[in-house]
Amino acid sequence: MTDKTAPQTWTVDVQGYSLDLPIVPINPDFAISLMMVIDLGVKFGEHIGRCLAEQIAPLQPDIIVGPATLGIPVAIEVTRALGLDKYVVLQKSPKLHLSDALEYKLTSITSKGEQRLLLDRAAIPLIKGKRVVVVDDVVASGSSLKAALELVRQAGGEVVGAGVILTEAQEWRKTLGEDVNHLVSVAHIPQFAPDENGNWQPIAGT
Ligand SMILES: O=P(O)(O)OC[C@H]1O[C@H](OP(=O)(O)OP(=O)(O)O)[C@H](O)[C@@H]1O
Repeated sequence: MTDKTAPQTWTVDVQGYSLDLPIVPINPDFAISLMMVIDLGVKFGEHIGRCLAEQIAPLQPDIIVGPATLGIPVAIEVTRALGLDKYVVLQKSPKLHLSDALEYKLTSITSKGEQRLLLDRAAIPLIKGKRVVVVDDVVASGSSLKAALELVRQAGGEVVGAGVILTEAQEWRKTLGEDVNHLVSVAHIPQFAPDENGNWQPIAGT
């Protein structure tokens, strides 16, 4: 049995950047490894921006869209690496100016309860009729990315791609359906179940 005071970690190679991610239980039989992109520094941000931009540039996007919260730094860094300027954030907090926003409901793997993704109507001109790539930090169940893609389409955008730093397990394939073909990523992480000693082990096939 490992020391329960020290969290187990999972090491992932993000195209040359090795990260030791803490393994965090969701319940006694299931755990995920957690990447907090906002805690990894500006060099990592620049790195993943470049990695994703290399794959996204051939799609010739006009605009990058990222869902709050952890999709925001990804959207900024990919936008910067592509040499674009504007980007669009899909918000989760219903701020005053968002009372009339386009809306899509979702639940993600890491956040409890139902959330809403909101698209400020003032941002519609940046999306309508434009080639759009949606980015996020991680795709797991796929519901956050699906919500973002649906909102972009509601706003009249043409989704030409989607990009994440990490794909997690496989459930997102079912959720995203044909949009799986649009997805690029930098690295993959599995999900975890306890072995007979109570140590987290990757679940086969995830
Ligand atoms: O594929 P999914 O199951 O939807 O999981 C992935 C999403 O979960 C996390 O966001 P979270 O909902 O925790 O919100 P946050 O970015 O505001 O922390 C992450 O940033 C992705 O957006």
